[in-house]
Amino acid sequence: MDDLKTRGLVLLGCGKMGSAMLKGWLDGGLPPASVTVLDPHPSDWLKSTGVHLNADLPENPAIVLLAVKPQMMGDALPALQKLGNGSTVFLTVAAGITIATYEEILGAETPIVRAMPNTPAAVGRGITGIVGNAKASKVDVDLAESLLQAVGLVVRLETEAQIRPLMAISGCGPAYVFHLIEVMAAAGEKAGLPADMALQLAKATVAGAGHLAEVSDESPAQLRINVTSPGGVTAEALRVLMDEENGFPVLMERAVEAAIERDEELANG
Ligand SMILES: NC(=O)C1=CN([C@@H]2O[C@H](COP(=O)(O)OP(=O)(O)OC[C@H]3O[C@@H](n4cnc5c(N)ncnc54)[C@H](OP(=O)(O)O)[C@@H]3O)[C@@H](O)[C@H]2O)C=CC1
Ligand SMILES: O=C(O)[C@@H]1CCC=N1
Repeated sequence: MDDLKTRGLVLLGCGKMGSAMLKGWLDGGLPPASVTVLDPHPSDWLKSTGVHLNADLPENPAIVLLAVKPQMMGDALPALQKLGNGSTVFLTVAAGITIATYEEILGAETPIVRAMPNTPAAVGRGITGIVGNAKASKVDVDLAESLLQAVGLVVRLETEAQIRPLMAISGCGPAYVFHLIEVMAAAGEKAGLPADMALQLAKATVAGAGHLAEVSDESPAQLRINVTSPGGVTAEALRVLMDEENGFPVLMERAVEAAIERDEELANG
């Protein structure tokens, strides 16, 4: 991390994901003076951080983090080509774009780490999958890992192909959970609760159940059974949600398949 402070970090694209991670690192003590951000429309928050904004690039940054949309990568990357084939590690969080594509643009000698984080990184509770290319040394991948560990957990993938299903679960997953909160609150309101109370109940229930699932020795299946009193009310709700034709399992499988299909499209340009 000292190397990072001295040589600097360049962040290309500071939208939802880039700012979630940057916030975690600045909160964790990374000096703003070590960070250069390139983004055409910097937010007020970004302007307030004290990082170098749309300034000249450092000579030999330790890390360049690529956090623009996959569709923008072709336009954005050439500005960084001069840092390719050197000791700068390119860490990318973009969905779809393969390591081979980065190697084509930046040079085959460029150390590249492909990562798939998620937005709970903004509160230090993210989870990120990472995989390096042949040029990424153990030190390079360790550096990327320690940077990402500052905003949550990190899992190392065995193959690049694993990043696609990981993306569809943990990368997109926060959106599935936020939607669950939305629909639980809406159903509570429809059933007679005031809207703000229904939302409070839904948020606290998802957060509490998530925490319990994480810290408990019991499996999620057992924790579900613990709620389901025989002949009680949860059993009736679960009969609907666990329906083999229309319930959560089928819906989740279809949602994950749809995310994977879109990732394939993005990969093929
Ligand atoms: N959001 C998420 O939960 C996750 C996102 N990702 C990945 O993170 C990446 C960013 O996604 P997300 O943060 O949601 O998208 P956003 O659109 O919020 O962020 C992208 C940022 O890049 C800026 N930008 C556009 N063109 C350039 C350029 N040429 N140079 C520098 N910056 C530019 C955009 O500015 P402007 O808006 O003004 O165009 C915007 O601020 C994507 O590749 C996505 O696949 C990965 C995991 C999770
Ligand atoms: O929706 C997207 O494309 C990005 C990648 C994973 C989560 N958000």
